[in-house]
Amino acid sequence: MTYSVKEMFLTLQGEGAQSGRAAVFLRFSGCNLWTGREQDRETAACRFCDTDFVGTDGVGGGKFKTADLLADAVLEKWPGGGKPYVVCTGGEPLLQLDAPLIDALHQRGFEVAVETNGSLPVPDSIDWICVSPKGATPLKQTFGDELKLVFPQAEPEADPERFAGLDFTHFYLQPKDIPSRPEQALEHTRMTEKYCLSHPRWKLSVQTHKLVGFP
Ligand SMILES: C[S@@+](CC[C@H](N)C(=O)[O-])C[C@H]1O[C@@H](n2cnc3c(N)ncnc32)[C@H](O)[C@@H]1O
Ligand SMILES: Nc1nc2[nH]cc(C(=O)O)c2c(=O)[nH]1
Ligand code: SF4
Ligand SMILES: [Mg+2]
Repeated sequence: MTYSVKEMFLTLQGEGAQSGRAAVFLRFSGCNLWTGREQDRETAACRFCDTDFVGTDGVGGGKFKTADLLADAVLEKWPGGGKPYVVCTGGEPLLQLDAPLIDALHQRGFEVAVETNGSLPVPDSIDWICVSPKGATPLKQTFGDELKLVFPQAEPEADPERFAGLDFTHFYLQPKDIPSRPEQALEHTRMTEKYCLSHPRWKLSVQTHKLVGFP
């Protein structure tokens, strides 16, 4: 199958339990909860996305005809040493990330992580599962390593307590960023702090890459 990749770059994981770890970010094009076009945002199932995942025109982006070709391109971004780590994101990576690509990344020594909205099941061979449920969208992936909920969300279905009993190792709340409204984003961080203080199962996930200015 041909994989459509928006961009690919080496950076530090900025969010959640693996925060601070060097990783190749493999950002797939396209999402099942938003077209990525601003004119569709208000009617989308997911309306607060902070990411451009449209097309294949980013740094390291393009169309890759086979799993081996894409895995070779990911390996080229790894500096050498340590345990090679790739974070598959998007867009919604599970529209494209399949067992042959995971196998090809494993063959090159990678530990493979996914950032998913949880609306599609994760292939068994993935090493690290981060699920970030969205509004009223039904959750198909109910176990994993971390559940990282953007907070607050408008829909009652996205109340943190609806997820607190699921089979995850870590439970994070990540303040909803609104790049055009920094004072509102700060208010979301305050609300998240307050929620974590009164519901200690939940930990705060700060998007550290945005603070420090790396991709
Ligand atoms: C851009 S998404 C791509 C992966 C997948 N589609 C998902 O939603 O999990 C990567 C992460 O960024 C989070 N995210 C997206 N927009 C955000 C925002 N405005 N503020 C905070 N986190 C956000 C998502 O919830 C997810 O955990
Ligand atoms: N540094 C960094 N960490 C991240 N963690 C999740 C990201 C994403 O967009 O999926 C992301 C990202 O875009 N950059
Ligand atoms: S599901 Fe993920 S990629 Fe899709 S619009 Fe929402 S945050 Fe963005
Ligand atoms: Mg991001």
